[in-house]
Amino acid sequence: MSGFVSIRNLRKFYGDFEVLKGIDLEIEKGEVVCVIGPSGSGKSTLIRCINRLEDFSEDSAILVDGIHVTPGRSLARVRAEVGMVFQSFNLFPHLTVRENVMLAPRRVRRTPRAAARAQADRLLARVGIAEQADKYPELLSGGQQQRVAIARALAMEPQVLLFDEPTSALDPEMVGEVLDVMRALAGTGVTMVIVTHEMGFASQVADRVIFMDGGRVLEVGPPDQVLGAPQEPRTRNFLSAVLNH
Ligand SMILES: Nc1ncnc2c1ncn2[C@@H]1O[C@H](COP(=O)(O)OP(=O)(O)OP(=O)(O)O)[C@@H](O)[C@H]1O
Repeated sequence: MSGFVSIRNLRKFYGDFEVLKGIDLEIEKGEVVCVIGPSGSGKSTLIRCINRLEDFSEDSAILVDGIHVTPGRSLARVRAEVGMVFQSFNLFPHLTVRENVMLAPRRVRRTPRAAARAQADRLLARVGIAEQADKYPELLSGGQQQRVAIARALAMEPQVLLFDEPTSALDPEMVGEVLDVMRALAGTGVTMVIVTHEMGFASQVADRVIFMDGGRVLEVGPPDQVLGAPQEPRTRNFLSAVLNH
């Protein structure tokens, strides 16, 4: 059976270096999947392929909601359904917080200004920063900026949200507030694929955890299986290294 996000024989090269070595993965609608693994294992590259921020081999296929993620017209349809949150927030510095959230609905959807503004304010309230709406991003803390980035992604009402190490650039005291917002999103129907080093979060929130190593998926299953009783020696080594860190 094919999932809402269907990844088939995903291969990618940087020059001669094969960074993804044939990944097969089916992700169900509304599922929360956490991707873990050592640095350089290909986690970010995998999720960046899902909305084709990265090209991949011609013999590979990714489908989102039945739409092939290929260059051309279908890519715009896919990108309208897939939101992304980056490690480094990537907010537009010359726009206020509210304008950041309004931008895509205004430009892509042609949402009338008043409606886009009302939606932005609703989303900013949902991520707990309604009072920051008129500020510019540089005046916000990292945790607040990342919550704006999540609100901005939600403004397009995505079916799928990709998170690329969303808390890795944050000071430790701000990690919790961002994870809380993500925790509240899980189970609301949006499909979430999260590259993370936060094992506690993954074990609480993920429906499935994927362990990647060397461009392959070595282990996949519910958190109590992959994190609690890993089968592969490399998964065990990785977990003991990060948990004893
Ligand atoms: N643009 C690029 N050109 C060449 N090699 C790249 C490029 N981007 C990534 N790589 C290499 O591909 C491999 C996988 O990178 P990727 O960022 O997907 O790993 P990752 O598992 O997300 O690692 P991390 O946890 O450190 O972010 C790494 O060896 C990296 O050096």
